[in-house]
Amino acid sequence: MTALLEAHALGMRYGRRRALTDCTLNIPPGHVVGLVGPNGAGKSTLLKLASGFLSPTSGTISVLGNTPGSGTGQLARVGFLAQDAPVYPSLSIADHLRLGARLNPRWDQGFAERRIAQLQLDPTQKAGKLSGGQRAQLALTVAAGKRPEVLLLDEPVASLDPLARRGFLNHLMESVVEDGTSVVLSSHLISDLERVCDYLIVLVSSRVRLAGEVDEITATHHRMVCTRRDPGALPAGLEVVSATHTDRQSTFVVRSDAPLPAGDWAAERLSMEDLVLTYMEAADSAAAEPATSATSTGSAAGAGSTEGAEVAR
Ligand SMILES: Nc1ncnc2c1ncn2[C@@H]1O[C@H](COP(=O)(O)OP(=O)(O)OP(=O)(O)O)[C@@H](O)[C@H]1O
Repeated sequence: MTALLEAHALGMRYGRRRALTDCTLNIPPGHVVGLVGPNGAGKSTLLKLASGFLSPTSGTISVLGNTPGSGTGQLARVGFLAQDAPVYPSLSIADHLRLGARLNPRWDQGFAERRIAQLQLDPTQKAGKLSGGQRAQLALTVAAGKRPEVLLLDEPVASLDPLARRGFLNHLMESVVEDGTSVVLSSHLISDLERVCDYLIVLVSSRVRLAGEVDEITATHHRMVCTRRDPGALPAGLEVVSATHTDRQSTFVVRSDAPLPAGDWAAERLSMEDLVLTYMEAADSAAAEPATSATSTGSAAGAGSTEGAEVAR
């Protein structure tokens, strides 16, 4: 089965600045992939590499088995919506749809017109006179009207009001179900991603910290609360992602492929938001104090420790 997106040791530098480092991914097709991470983590860079807007400075990337941007066939299969929702200010909405029809072999004019009508936008209005959210809706309509096999969306809902956001995500899910479209979307709104994504990538400081199917990720991560102890005192086979301590109590987020063994701790699953924040904080602490000694079995997040909070390698 051809992967939706495959990357091997993918790297991207802008001059001396690293935007992506040693990124290896293999995402099966048919997924809705949530791409999360703090500002500057490398999310837009990954999406631009996947769409062919940028070429990597090291490593390889393929989308649906082909090099991104390699020929008109590949361009037609991949729809990309950049973060700033680019539109042509002097062209009308109808002009944008005409342009979409000219440039895209699988263009769906009926879909695009219906969507513009649903949004109650006037087709004769110039794009430069639209609000930020309306511009984003127009850019989304053009990207989706291509009827691509993969939609790459860089923070598509950031400028939409809550109702429009819900409408957009519902529409996205419909095209996933009806047309089998795969989607990769970046967002800082984890609750939105939680509703629609079945695959998650957490990027922090240019590196992939966590990637996998949401069901598998949520089944294998646990928060354990117990009397104060070192991570090294936990059962073997648990990968400690983060550890925080009070005088009497320790709280660990651990990853374990096997069911958690019974013991003198309380354990619970984490929400997607808790998981993402744990990996982001862990990577942050590791970056802040890279030289401190590691304390336990392993972590995708790196090594380091802060007072009251540790991250294990
Ligand atoms: N054109 C560019 N020239 C130089 N550096 C760049 C350029 N584009 C991005 N960067 C740098 O690359 C890194 C990754 O940026 P990127 O835009 O991919 O992050 P992001 O995760 O999408 O951030 P945000 O959530 O703020 O949109 C950042 O350090 C950024 O400053």
